[in-house]
Amino acid sequence: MIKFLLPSQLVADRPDTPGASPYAGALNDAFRAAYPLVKSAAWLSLPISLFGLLPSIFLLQVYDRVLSRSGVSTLAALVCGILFFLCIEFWLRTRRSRLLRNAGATVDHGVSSALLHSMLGRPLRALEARPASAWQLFFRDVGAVRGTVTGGLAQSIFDLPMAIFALVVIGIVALPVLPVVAAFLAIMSFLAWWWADEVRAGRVEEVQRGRGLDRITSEICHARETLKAQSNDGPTIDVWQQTYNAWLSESFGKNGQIETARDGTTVLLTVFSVIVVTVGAVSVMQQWMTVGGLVASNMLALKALQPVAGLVSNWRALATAKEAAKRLETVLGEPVEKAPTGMALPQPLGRVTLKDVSFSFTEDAPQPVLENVDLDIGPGGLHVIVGRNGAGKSTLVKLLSGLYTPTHGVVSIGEYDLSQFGREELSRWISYLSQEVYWFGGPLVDTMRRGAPGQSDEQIVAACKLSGAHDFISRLPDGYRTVVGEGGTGFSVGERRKLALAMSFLRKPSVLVLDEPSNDLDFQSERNLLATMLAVAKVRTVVVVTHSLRIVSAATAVYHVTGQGNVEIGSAAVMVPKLFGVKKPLVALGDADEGGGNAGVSAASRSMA
Ligand SMILES: Nc1ncnc2c1ncn2[C@@H]1O[C@H](COP(=O)(O)OP(=O)(O)OP(=O)(O)O)[C@@H](O)[C@H]1O
Repeated sequence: MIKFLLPSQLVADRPDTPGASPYAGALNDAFRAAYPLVKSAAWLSLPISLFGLLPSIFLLQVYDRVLSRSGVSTLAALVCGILFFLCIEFWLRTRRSRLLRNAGATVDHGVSSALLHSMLGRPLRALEARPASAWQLFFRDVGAVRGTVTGGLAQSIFDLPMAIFALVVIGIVALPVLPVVAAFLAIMSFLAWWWADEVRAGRVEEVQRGRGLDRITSEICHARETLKAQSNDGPTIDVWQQTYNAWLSESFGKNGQIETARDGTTVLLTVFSVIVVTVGAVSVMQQWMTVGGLVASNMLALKALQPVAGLVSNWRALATAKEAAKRLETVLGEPVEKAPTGMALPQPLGRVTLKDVSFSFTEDAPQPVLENVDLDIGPGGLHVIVGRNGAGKSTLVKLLSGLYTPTHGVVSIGEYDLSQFGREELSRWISYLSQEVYWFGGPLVDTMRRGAPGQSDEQIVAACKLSGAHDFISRLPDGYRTVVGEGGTGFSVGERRKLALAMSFLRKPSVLVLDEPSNDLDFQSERNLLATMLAVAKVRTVVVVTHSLRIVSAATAVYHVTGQGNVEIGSAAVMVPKLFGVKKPLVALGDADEGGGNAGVSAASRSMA
């Protein structure tokens, strides 16, 4: 029965489709893992339903045997008996609730974990296509699906056998009332089914509006500081208000229907009770049944109807869960990146080549961001990528980091085509530091270790010295154990960038790709960073996107992304005058200790070797 009512994505076995996402069947897998628990809970429901009949039988005995014969000792025995069975019923109910809770946790754990892996395992382009708030809502959907196994709906379904047992007992003790109860049961079942359809109609619209509201609320929360600083929250509040009003009117109408259904059920139950008592009273007067039979049948009739009434009030939760399951099935079925090859290949030297590479964000883009680009970068050296805003620099470095897949052509590291590797393997060889850095909250050193597991304290300190982070960390009262706030609050933007740089150094990749690393750095820090990059470039390939004349001047090679799809290549001596309008580069090539303020860079850079 529960399988019939639950979302089909949970209960229906999925055929293994070759090439499908490994997480496509996560809902069904999670439910299958939880099913033995659900089944045990269903079995427990049989004795619970039987025990549920005892109070009515107790009443029947009290009216027919105790009151008519003043049987005090019978009453005492009945009370003891009923208390004993109620204790057992209580124990069975707590056991059933625990089983259902565990089943819910199993479903939740299985689906949430698959969702997280699926989110982090998909290509960067796919991640960029969906906002963070949409992902948060998917995680909330998991809760709605879990609710079908643990919530009131499951309880109502499990209590359905009680309806049958109650009908049987009514047939025995109050036969004249049985047709009335059976008729009402049929009416209530029909109403439950009919309301289910009513509830479902228009739900999609309401849910979509609700999700739209959640999304805009989440964005406003993220942008709260910007809105405050710019003091332009008026128009934003207007947009939020409009979205809110649209959702409210939709939800108001839907809630109205649901409340009518619920109120109608309550009134119907009362009407039903009145009819049962009336029919019962007539039957007692005609001596077709006893007074005890009348009282007991009244109670039993409500027991028979309660699970069906419970289903009516839980349709909304079921409709929500079914839509949530549908959304989760779609998102979990979306493709993820390749699994690791599992081959322990020797670390390549750090030569990256692009062969006839083209890339467009969309199929119908008027012009590709990059078109038929050939590049040969490294091994070793400081390779600087320049170009105007929006020319395609970040796109280029994402391609050569394996984060984007070329629309056409091949990107390789050493002799290996990047497309054969999973992200986890590639990130050991090519470390990419993006323009915007997010720093996780918690003790500083723990976050660093999580990003580069197995690193010793000495290695962490060496990486921080290399990035320039050691200076400000060692001045903090708690040093490397300082607890950082969410997103890195407590540190300046420049300090966060230095921390992120340290993480990149810690991974000891063959190729270090840094997207505008000198953004937010002060003059001296930029000089120190340049010295560090030049030192690291002696043992690794360093690729840097920058607008800094100082860094471009020190480059082994300069790659100018023109914005017309092609890339011009030249030495700093040639490219600096051409691109920056100055006569010659600022510093001599290979001047690793330029600025002189970064003592220990050479020593620390050896730790990268
Ligand atoms: N996720 C995306 N979807 C669609 N178009 C994008 C996306 N990211 C970037 N673009 C577009 O691709 C082009 C290149 O963007 P890219 O980020 O590579 O530029 P950039 O040279 O790094 O610019 P900047 O110096 O401002 O960082 C731009 O026109 C940009 O609008």
